[in-house]
Amino acid sequence: MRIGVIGGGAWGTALAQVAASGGRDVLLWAREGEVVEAINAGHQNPLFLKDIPLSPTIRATGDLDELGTVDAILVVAPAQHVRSVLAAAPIGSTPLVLCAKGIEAGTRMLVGEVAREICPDAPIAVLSGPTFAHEVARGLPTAVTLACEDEGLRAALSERLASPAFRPYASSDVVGAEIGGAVKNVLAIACGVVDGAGLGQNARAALIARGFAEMTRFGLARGARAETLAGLSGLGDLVLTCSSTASRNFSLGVGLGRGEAAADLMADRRTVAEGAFTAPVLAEAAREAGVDMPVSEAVGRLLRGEPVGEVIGALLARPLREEGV
Ligand SMILES: NC(=O)C1=CN([C@@H]2O[C@H](COP(=O)(O)OP(=O)(O)OC[C@H]3O[C@@H](n4cnc5c(N)ncnc54)[C@H](O)[C@@H]3O)[C@@H](O)[C@H]2O)C=CC1
Ligand SMILES: O=C(CO)COP(=O)(O)O
Repeated sequence: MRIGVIGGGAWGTALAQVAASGGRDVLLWAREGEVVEAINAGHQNPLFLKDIPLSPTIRATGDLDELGTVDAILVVAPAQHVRSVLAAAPIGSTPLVLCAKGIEAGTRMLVGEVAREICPDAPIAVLSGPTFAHEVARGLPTAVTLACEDEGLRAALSERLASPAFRPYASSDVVGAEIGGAVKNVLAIACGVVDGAGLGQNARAALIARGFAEMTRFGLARGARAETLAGLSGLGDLVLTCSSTASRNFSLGVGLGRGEAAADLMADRRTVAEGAFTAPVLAEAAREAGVDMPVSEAVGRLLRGEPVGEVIGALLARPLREEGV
């Protein structure tokens, strides 16, 4: 199975490295000419994944049409750009493995729904989990959820991507795998706020637990299975990104918690903090589904520029309630 990758950011590059293990050929499409050149000439991606030597069997291209020859494509563009890159690529019936974590603004569609609309003949899988790109690219042990309704394709993709350091766990719950990854980014911003505002570790643990409850409420309302949300792509990724400044979402939250303006924190960023785009659309989708998501709502208010003290005060002043989902 010859693998193509759409997206030469940190995660696309790390996944190309995974797919190239054992010296297999991989074709990576990158939007930036300098990334294409650096990968082909020097086997590195200094823009998005500095100081990590890449496999020489990864070849980069700036021409999406070249992906017409591969057997499966890992789609690793940011969620808000998946629609435009898929529309421009020769997908046909080539299987797509969706690796972006987010919900499309405007349509409120999960990335899988976008892919089905643009590429109706392409089988869909989702790869998601606790996966800092720089660790994966260095070959450190990592486990992911690989979700696909077609059992045969799921097994073939798992086998193709697996190595002792990269363990896909199979699932048929595509929606569940997507929702975990999209919602955890918003909750990671919230945990960063706790850190930046100096609210302590009890508060962070409380946010992870109550955040997981709201992820579960939303997921169940959208047809996800509870065990998927409690697995690698939900709780696993939530724990990772709510605990480390290596998370771009967590780091954005730290700035917000210190009282810095969202616009300043987002200006001139080359890398993506998906939660900032997901938070407003998640709040809309939750209201539409009749699901209460107070932590995600609070993140949306902070991103709109409301003062951090007021937003935290309002969250803590909510009526007491029963625990549970
Ligand atoms: N970095 C990580 O550790 C992980 C990232 N992800 C997810 O992977 C997805 C991609 O993130 P990264 O690779 O980290 O990106 P990145 O932050 O390293 O780089 C930004 C990416 O956005 C692309 N981009 C910017 N404007 C674009 C446009 N108009 N059209 C198409 N592409 C555009 C750039 O070419 C580049 O590939 C995101 O959904 C992210 O949540 C998932 C797991 C781990
Ligand atoms: O999704 C990720 C790890 O699983 C990366 O997290 P950030 O996008 O917050 O850096």
